[in-house]
Amino acid sequence: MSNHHSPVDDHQVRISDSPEIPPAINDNWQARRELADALRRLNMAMLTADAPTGQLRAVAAVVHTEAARIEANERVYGRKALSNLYTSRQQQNPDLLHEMSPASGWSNAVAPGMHIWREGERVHARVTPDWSHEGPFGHLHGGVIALLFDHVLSIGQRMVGSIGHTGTLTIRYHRPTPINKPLRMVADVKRIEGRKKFMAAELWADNACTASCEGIFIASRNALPPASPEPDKADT
Ligand SMILES: CCCCCCCCCC(=O)SCCNC(=O)CCNC(=O)[C@H](O)C(C)(C)COP(=O)(O)OP(=O)(O)OC[C@H]1O[C@@H](n2cnc3c(N)ncnc32)[C@H](O)[C@@H]1OP(=O)(O)O
Repeated sequence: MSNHHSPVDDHQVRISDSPEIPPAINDNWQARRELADALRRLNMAMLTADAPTGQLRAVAAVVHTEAARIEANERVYGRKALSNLYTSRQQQNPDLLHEMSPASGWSNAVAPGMHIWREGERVHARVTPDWSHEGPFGHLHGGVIALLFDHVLSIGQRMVGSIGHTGTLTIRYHRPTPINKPLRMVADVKRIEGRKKFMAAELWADNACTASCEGIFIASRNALPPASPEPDKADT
């Protein structure tokens, strides 16, 4: 699997085998997770507090000042460049997708912070969207649901090889999905035809399936066929 070079083919992506979020790879990434948590808190406070205008402007000024401090460091844009930087420094590479993804990244403040893990032939996910993800009053935005499905299915592909591009997602929204409570997802591979993986997933709140999804993912022409039933262990 080491000679995969397609744009979305990343042999470093692993599927956790634990429902618990793994610790950050080092203290620097732990600090990024802490900053992402602080930013999520700030966003939630801003969206939900009946705050005076002057207070909001004062906080904005402070945040801009603090952002400038971090911006003054060397900038590295994107997972690929960051991965190359770690390699050039001979440092251990964190599982960057799980830190930086807009769906699951624990170090990405815009991500709802989903955790995905494998049990047998299925992947499971846990996520608690909040008021910042509201679509219909008090419920989850359908586009965020599509994001969650796309991501859990994308990662689920690693059970049977490499990650291909999303070709088609078909989502059925059965009922409104609540926010501010833990949601569960489950996904599996239905069949593989050539470069196409046919996947399916469900989103659950309490005991109700609120949405289900079918996805077709297209492997790169250069991708090797699955080398092992457990590629996440075989090539990392
Ligand atoms: C490092 C990993 C990190 C991953 C992070 C998470 C990623 C999350 C997933 C994504 O968000 S990916 C981004 C969203 N998707 C895209 O931007 C894909 C844009 N579309 C494309 O790049 C191409 O259209 C695509 C790669 C999907 C297909 O192009 P190809 O030139 O490889 O396909 P080709 O035309 O050779 O068709 C191959 C087969 O797939 C079928 N096919 C092609 N496009 C399809 C499509 N869109 N949906 C369903 N089937 C499709 C096509 O009919 C054919 O079937 P048959 O083999 O049976 O003839």
